[in-house]
Order: sequence, then C-alpha cells, then structure tokens
Amino acid sequence: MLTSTIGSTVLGYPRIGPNRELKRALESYWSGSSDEAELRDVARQLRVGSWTVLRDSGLDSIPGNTFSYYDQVLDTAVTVGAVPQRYRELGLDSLDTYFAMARGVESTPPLEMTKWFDTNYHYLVPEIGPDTTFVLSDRTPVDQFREAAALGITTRPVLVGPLTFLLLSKSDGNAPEAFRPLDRIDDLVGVYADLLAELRRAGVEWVQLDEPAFAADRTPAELEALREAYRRLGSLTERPKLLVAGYFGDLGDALGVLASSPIDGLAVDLVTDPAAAISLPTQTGMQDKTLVAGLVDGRNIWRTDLDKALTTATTLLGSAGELAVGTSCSLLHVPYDVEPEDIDPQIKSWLAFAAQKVHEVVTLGKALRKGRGAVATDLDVARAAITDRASADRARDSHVRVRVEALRPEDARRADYPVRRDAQATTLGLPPLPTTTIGSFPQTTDVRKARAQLRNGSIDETIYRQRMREEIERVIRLQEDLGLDVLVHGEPERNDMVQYFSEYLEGFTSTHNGWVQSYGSRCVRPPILFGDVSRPRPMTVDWATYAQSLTSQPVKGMLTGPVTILAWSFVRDDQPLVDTAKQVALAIRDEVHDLETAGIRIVQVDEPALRELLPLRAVQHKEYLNWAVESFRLATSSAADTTQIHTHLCYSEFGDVIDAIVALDADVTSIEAARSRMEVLDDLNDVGYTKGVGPGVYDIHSPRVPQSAEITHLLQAALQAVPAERLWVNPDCGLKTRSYAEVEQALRNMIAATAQTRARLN
Ligand SMILES: CN1c2c(nc(N)[nH]c2=O)NC[C@@H]1CNc1ccc(C(=O)N[C@@H](CCC(=O)N[C@@H](CCC(=O)N[C@@H](CCC(=O)O)C(=O)O)C(=O)O)C(=O)O)cc1
Ligand SMILES: N[C@@H](CCS)C(=O)O
Ligand SMILES: [Zn+2]
Repeated sequence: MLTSTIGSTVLGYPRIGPNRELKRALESYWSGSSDEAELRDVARQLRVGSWTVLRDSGLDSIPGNTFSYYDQVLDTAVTVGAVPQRYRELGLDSLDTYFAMARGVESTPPLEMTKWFDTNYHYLVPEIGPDTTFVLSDRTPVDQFREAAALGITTRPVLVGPLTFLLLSKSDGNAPEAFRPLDRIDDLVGVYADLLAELRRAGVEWVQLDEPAFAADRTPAELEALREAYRRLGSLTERPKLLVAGYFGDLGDALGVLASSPIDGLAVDLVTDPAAAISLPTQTGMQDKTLVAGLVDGRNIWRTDLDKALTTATTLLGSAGELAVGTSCSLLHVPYDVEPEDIDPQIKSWLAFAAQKVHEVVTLGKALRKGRGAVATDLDVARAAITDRASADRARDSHVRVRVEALRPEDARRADYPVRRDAQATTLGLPPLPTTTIGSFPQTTDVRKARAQLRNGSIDETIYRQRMREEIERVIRLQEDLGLDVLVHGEPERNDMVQYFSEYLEGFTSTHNGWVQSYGSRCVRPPILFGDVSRPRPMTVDWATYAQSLTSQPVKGMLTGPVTILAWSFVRDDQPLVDTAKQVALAIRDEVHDLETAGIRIVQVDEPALRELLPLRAVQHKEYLNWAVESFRLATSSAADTTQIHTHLCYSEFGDVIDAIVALDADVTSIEAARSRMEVLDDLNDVGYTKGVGPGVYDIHSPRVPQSAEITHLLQAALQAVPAERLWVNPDCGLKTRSYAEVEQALRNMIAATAQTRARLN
C-alpha cells in the first residue's frame, strides 16, 4: 500500500536549458558537429539540473520524465511502439529514427506538426491505424526515474495520458474512412498497464497522466472511453498511484468521470477554470483522492496573488482526501528565471517565471500545512507587488483609453470590395496570377550575428542598419532576378515577427533570455504586455520605403496582426483580451497609415495565430471570433481603396475559422494549401469568399525543393476552384527558416510553373 501524499508540486518544467543548451546540442548533433554521446551528455546534465533545482526549492513532489529531445507526444508514440513503417525502414538507430519522425530525412518527410491546444508549443501528430502494433518499446520513463533516484531524488514520472494521445493522433494511410485512433484505446491501455507495472517495480510511487484533451468538447463516447480506460488502469494490481492532470480549461463532464474513477489524484486548472473551485466540493469520489489545486498560472508570467490563491484553497479544504497545490499546467510554456533579466525593477517585481512559480507553489503548500504565519514574509512581498501592479500609473494611458472609447463601428469598415478591387487594379497593374512571397527571406547567420553584435555593443546602430540595408538590397535584387511581381523586403531586421513589434510599442517589455520552446530546437522570447499599448513612432516604414526605393515593382509592407501579437506575447491578465486587442489594433492601424503615406501600395497584416487562440470550447467561439475579426478590421480599415490589404494564415485546420477568414475582409488572403492539395479553396468558395487568394503552392516547412511540374499541377487544381483573376501564387509561409540555396531554386520553379500556367490561360 502506498501512502505518500503530493503536498506541493508543478506539473512539468522547461527543458530547453536555462541558456538554450539543448537547442545548441541538438543543432550541433544534426549538423554532424557532435556525436550522440555528446548530445546525451548535455541532456543528462539538463535533467540533473532541473531535478536539483526542484528538490532544493522544497517542492514535495517532483515531476519526472519531463525532458524530451524534441516533443513529449513523439516520445509517447515511440514508447508505445507507434513508429510508422516508413521510418522503421530507414534502418537508422533509435535516436535517428526519432529525429527522422520529427524532422524528416531526404527521402521521407516528418510527421505532421501542429499546435498543442491553444498554446504556441507544437507537437508531432502520431499516425495510428488498425494495424499499429502497440507494444512497450522504450523505457525512458523508467530509466529517468532510476537516473534521478540514483541522485537521491524521487520523481513522479509524467506521461501523456492514453486518451489525449489518441485524440491528438490521426489515422494512418492504411485506415478505412470510418476508423478513429480512439478505436484502439483498449490495446493502448494494455501498453500503459505494462509501463505502469514496470514503473512500480522500479519503485515509482506516483505517476502523472496528462489528459488536457478533456478541456475541449468531447462526445459521450469519448467520455465513456475515458471512464473505461481509467477504470482499467485504476484496477491494476501492480501500479503506482495515478494522478490524472486535466488542464487548459474547464473539464466539463470529464471532471465527474475522473472523480468517480479508481485513480488516486486529480490535478485541476483553477487558473483557466476558477469555477471548478465551486464545483469540486460537490463532486463525489474525491474523498479518497488527492486534489492538486492548480492555483499558480503555468502559462503566463504574472506573480500569483497568493492571498487570493489561499482563499480559493481554503474553500477546497475538506473536498478531497488530500488537498495539494500546484501549477495550472506544465511550466514548459514560461521561461526559466526572471532574476537575471534586466527588466525595469517595478515591472520585474510583478513577474514570476518558472523558478519563481516553483517558489510560489512551495509557499502555498507551507501556508496550507502550517498556516499563513509560517510564510508571512513571502505573503507580504507578494501582496505589495500585486497592490503595486493594480495601481501602477504606467499600466494605464488615458490617451489610449480615450481613443478606444471614441471608436465607432465605421472605423472598422472599408468601402465595398468591388470598388477597392477596381481601384487597386488600376494603380497596381499586376499580371494574372501575380507571384509573391509571404515576407521573410532566410535569416542568415550573418544577419543574426549582426544583431547579436548590436546587442553586445561591438557594432553601433549605424553599422547595423547598413548591414540590414545590404541584406534588403540583396533580397530585392534576387526577387527581381527571379521575376516575382510583388516584392518584399525580406524581414532581416526582425528577430521575430511579434517580438520585433513589441520592442517599438509602449506597454510592452521584453527579455534577454526568456526563451520558451516553440518546437524542437526552435524557441521564442514572448514579449510581456503589461500596460496600455500605443505606437510612439513608425516601426517598419524606413525598411519598407528603402526596399521600395530600389525597385519599380510594388513592395508589400509587412506587419503582424493584433490577434497574433496577443497570442505570442505574455498578455496582461487584468483586463479582457478584447480591450487589449483594440489597443494593439490601433497601433497597427497607425503603421498601416504611415506605410500608405510613404508610398507603399500593398500592406500584408499576418494573422497566423487566428486559429490558435480559438477557445477549446465551442460555446466560446463566437465571442472570440467577433473580437478577433473586429480587431483585424480596425487595424486595416483606414487604408484607402487603392491600398491593397493582404493577410496570411499558415495553419491548415481552418474549419472553425473559415467564416472569420471571409469576415476579415482582406483584399488578398494567402493560406496554407499545398499539403491539402488546394482543398481549402473549395471550403472558401462554400462560405462565399470572393476576393484574392494565394493558396500556398509549396510547403516551406520541408527542405525539399518542389519541382515546377508539381506546382503547375497544383495551380491547375487551384484554377478549378478559383478564377484566374482572383488567384495569387506564393509559398505557404515565410522563408526565414530555410537556406538561400533551397529558396532560390524553389522560387525559380514556382515562377516557371506560373509562366506555364499563364500561357495556358487564354
Ligand atoms: C511562425 N512561427 C512563429 C511562432 N511564434 C513566434 N513568436 N514567432 C514565429 O515566427 N509560432 C508559430 C510559428 C513556428 N514557430 C517558430 C518559432 C521560432 C522560430 C525560430 O526560428 N526561432 C529562432 C529564434 C528567433 C530569434 O529570436 N532570433 C533572434 C536571436 C537569435 C539568436 O539566438 N542569436 C544568438 C546569437 C547569434 C548568432 O551568433 O547566431 C544568441 O543570442 O545566442 C535574432 O534573430 O536576433 C531560433 O533559433 O529558435 C521559428 C518558428
Ligand atoms: N511574414 C511572416 C509570416 C510568418 S507566419 C514571414 O514571412 O515569416
Ligand atoms: Zn506563416
């Protein structure tokens, strides 16, 4: 009989390394500059570092198996033996087979990658079919438990739960139409049972099974599968205690199902779903379980209001066998440590990154166990910071608020599309099937190095700007040489399409080392939006006008839209997102205006995160889509009829947002389509989209260079759905992660395919 409690814990921890050690080790291994032993050594040091920090912080229960070389969903696929045949056939060793699934190899593309719920983290989509042989194939969770144990540290291995794993998977190529990966739940649970037995034999007391898929709408059959799976797992004779973690929102009916299952603990996200604090005490079945109250926000970087958290915890006392405290979700989504950051001291005092959040959880745990007096100093410090933030003048700007108040519906409306279309046709004079790109050209080592040199003071602003201008000129000449119709400046000056803008805007601050994993070795430093947003001066006009001065072809101005700026920032939590979105929209609107005044005739406002912020529950979709669309329109509607507004969306699951894409009212929409073989065009027709559209004709996420015949084929398919007058030709996203060699050839082929298709038009 196991008796241990959980006390205080976090549901997961960052793994890229406090100084992105894993990124560097991975990229060095992939480039052949280091070997497997060196990579494994870095990985081990990172694990040991995290376990030690967590142990020394005083947490009662430490999550294990939170390290991954690329992605935890991919790890799970490998653990349960779900490696598609095409990767097995490559004949690579286990690590390289794993990386082939993650990144592809010359002959074989990678697994599809998509967003992890409504976060900016991406997972690899497992492929499951009726013939997938589930078998326990990898013992990493057991090995890592032993590795920590050898250091005297007891961990609680974290696994993606079996339901969430299958609900995030897709059917493989052999599956009949009616097959769903969840049909295989019984077989998969068998493998989890084997793994749980091995973990128990290794001495594991608690295992955490993550089931965030139940924060989204689920069918009765899926809830039934949840009940049955945990009935089976809970009934095993040889197993550790089971803590099931549901996060990212309201668990709905799954809460009752889990509460009544024979599991030992339930972790609930009280940050995204504070109402659970009211429903939990009424749940039957919790009296013999541990409730981990997720009171510390695992996804945002604000200091926790500890008084409020303790009040919530107090209401939960007695509603479960044990009341433990934790983070709302894994800390994977926040940077490691705010302490070394050179942020304005007042703002810094409002923040908590992973290390600080661990301390908050420990403090809450102590307060619950020993009383508030035991942590009085910590509570005082937190209270002072919360009060300071709530009353800080710098978070409020009366000019911004007056401007938002004065907005009228017509500020977010342009003239009718036919009027704009005719005006733009006259001023732009583009050929049929105009060719363009999505904005970024490769971010070369030289460009990044120049930015690093500017940061460390070894070059000054003048030299930096000169280097960027040289890069812009190179990109313009290349596009002219290729024969593109609408050019871009290539975005060399941007560290990131959101961070760059935040560095110009009032109301934001940014970090030097606040990296968060986005996928694999790729990281972002989400800016911190702490106050009212405004744009004191132009952000892109100099670069765009410089590019335009080099060519007679139109150059597209390039901006990021309000929804994407919010989605990829740490956003203030003291006012509704819609209010913040309007402020950001007005800042972008000012930039659109200035670009137009400076002679830029086409402006693209990217909204790749439109789908990402869509709430997990359908009942909330309408409200979100309304404000998302309105903020885009507010950002773009001051444009003259002659100014062509483009937008760009690059994730393929458009279904739930397709009407919103129409409502954005952009003159031209570029959209991912190559992988779905242009099907999205029919979807757009079905919802009455009648404006310009640029379905991506090749996938920039792969190093593979498309042949012109393939592109011609796709263009022919596109012309079945869209008349030539409305069709644009472009890749499916920006080119920043590719090399010039790939980009040049791919674009050459795209232009050749366009020429061929144009020749057949008459
Ligand atoms: C389009 N996507 C984006 C998302 N989110 C964003 N915030 N931005 C996006 O573009 N989400 C969805 C998709 C896919 N996600 C990503 C995320 C990240 C990358 C990527 O390529 N990241 C780069 C880092 C980009 C950056 O901030 N660059 C800075 C700093 C560069 C750097 O590390 N410099 C070195 C020194 C320079 C040198 O010597 O080379 C250093 O500081 O140590 C910059 O350019 O200044 C990454 O490398 O991870 C892509 C898609
Ligand atoms: N303009 C951006 C959009 C990426 S989604 C780029 O080209 O990188
Ligand atoms: Zn894109």
